[in-house]
Amino acid sequence: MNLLHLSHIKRTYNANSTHPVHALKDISFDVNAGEYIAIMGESGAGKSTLLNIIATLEKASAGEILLNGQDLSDLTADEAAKYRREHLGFIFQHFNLLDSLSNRDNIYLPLVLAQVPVAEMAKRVKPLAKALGINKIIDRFPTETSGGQQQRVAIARALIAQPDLLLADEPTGALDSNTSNEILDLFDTVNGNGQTIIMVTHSAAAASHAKRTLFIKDGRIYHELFRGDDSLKEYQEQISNTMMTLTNGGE
Ligand SMILES: Nc1ncnc2c1ncn2[C@@H]1O[C@H](COP(=O)(O)OP(=O)(O)OP(=O)(O)O)[C@@H](O)[C@H]1O
Repeated sequence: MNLLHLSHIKRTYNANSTHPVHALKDISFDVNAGEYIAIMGESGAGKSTLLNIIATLEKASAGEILLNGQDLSDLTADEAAKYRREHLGFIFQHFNLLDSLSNRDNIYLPLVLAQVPVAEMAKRVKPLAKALGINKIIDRFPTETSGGQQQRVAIARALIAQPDLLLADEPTGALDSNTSNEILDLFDTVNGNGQTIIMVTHSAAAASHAKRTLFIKDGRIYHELFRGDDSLKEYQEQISNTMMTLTNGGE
């Protein structure tokens, strides 16, 4: 089932100046429900711009973007905020938890904003906390928990509203390699349960967990790779080789 449809997306910054920046020149792709997609590319290639447009945080200058058939290009700011709360989950490099709230209250936050009853929040958090291994630290504060634990809390916060699409921006960028692997294993489990994921990353190791990797270069899709039956190691090597070719300007 088609979940996300992007067609000829363009994004130009400073369009009316003498130096417009064509961050996205022509991006088209489709995402089916249940997919796990990594987006890679060099610094400045347009990855964050693309993620921000999918997240309804920025508007495309041209092109069509539909999620579940709904046109996202003409939402007002209020409609976009509601849309994000109801349909999207976010995971960031630096976790972005609120230090003044306990981990539990951080996880509840999207539901508080959506005015979900407390009993329903408590019911939803139980299986999530168990699956993410955060039962013991759930009533601590973020500053009392490790980076890996904070990212687990952030994953719970992203998943508790049962989003159609989970957007992750460099989710392992601030973690050591062991903790990164634990988080990536959790992403595999979450995707195995049917959650659609789009992840921007600079890490070939992280991207190798995704089933498909899109490579962006100069605002266009340069290449895509499917994991198929490859092992993590084989797929990681293919991703690294593609990144090397892309960096060296190869066609
Ligand atoms: N608000 C803005 N105003 C002007 N130019 C911008 C703005 N945001 C991004 N750009 C430019 O658009 C291009 C794409 O930037 P973007 O942040 O999407 O790249 P990226 O692939 O995410 O890079 P990185 O990996 O370094 O985060 C770059 O040339 C960047 O300088």
